[in-house]
Amino acid sequence: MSSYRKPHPDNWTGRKSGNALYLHEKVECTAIEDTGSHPSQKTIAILGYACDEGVRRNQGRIGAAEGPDAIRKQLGKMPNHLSPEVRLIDVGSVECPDGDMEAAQNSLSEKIVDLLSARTIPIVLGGGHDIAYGHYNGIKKHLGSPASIGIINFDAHFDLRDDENGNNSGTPFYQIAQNNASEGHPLNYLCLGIRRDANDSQLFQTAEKFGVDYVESEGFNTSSWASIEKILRQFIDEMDHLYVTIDMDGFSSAYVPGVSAPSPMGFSPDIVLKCLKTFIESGKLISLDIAEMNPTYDIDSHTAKLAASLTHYALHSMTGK
Ligand SMILES: N=CN[C@@H](CCC(=O)O)C(=O)O
Ligand SMILES: [Mn+2]
Ligand SMILES: [Mn+2]
Repeated sequence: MSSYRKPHPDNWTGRKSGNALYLHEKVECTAIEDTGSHPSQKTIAILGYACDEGVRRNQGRIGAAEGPDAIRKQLGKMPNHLSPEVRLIDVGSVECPDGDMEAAQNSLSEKIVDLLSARTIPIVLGGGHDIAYGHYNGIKKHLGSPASIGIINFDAHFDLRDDENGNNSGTPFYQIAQNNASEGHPLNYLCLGIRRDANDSQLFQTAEKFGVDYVESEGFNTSSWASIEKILRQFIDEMDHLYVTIDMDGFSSAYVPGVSAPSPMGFSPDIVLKCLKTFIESGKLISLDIAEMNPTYDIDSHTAKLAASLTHYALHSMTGK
């Protein structure tokens, strides 16, 4: 069984301006069932996926269940540059109290359907990368078909492990590929930042088999922008909708110590921002998540702050600021 925790105002504190200069003063804590539909207003909905059961099953270091609140706490202190007519709502978190990750993923997918039906733009904060399976299923259910959904994953890892031994944080894109294949659809999957020293040859073969597009870590930097941009544009052109998932462990651990599987040779924030800008400007981004933030291993909140900065960037640029 999974559970749903309503949003908590204690996660949203900071300097007080009395004039909505900070995001904690802008955000509305709203239970998901009270979200309503405000078609005339752009609304960004923050939802948590407070689950690290997939990480535990994948032999990783737990702690990511505390990720969503750690990110909220940093985000709330940041300046608000949103237009007054844009809404920012916190709709609480899906939890996984008894290790039933599948129930948490189902619950996440239902909440994504609700949020997309209410015409909000969801930003989901994790939690292990099993977030991607629930998140994608919600988008797919909302749209009615996986045909036109492109998945973009910023990650050191493919997360294409087969699920013979069960589902976990390393299997989400394999599960999606299997489901899509059984319905006669391909896996439309672009992975940015893949590390050769973090994915075995079987994973590269699986990527080959499913026709996955990927950019390896060595070439995932701003100096290689011309060739990266070409890959991005080709992928964007072939898709109607983009689902972006950012696994924090893809960043170099110099930026991001607070993850289960740190990447000393990982990528830098500047290339991720450049790519994100391209995806957002395409007008096709339907939903976004940030995965694998683990406060247990964070240092001076660097990881939570970077995750919050990415969220800050996304929510402003998706609403025209
Ligand atoms: N979601 C993370 N998946 C990685 C974890 C790698 C590790 O624990 O070192 C994977 O299974 O490949
Ligand atoms: Mn991952
Ligand atoms: Mn990863």
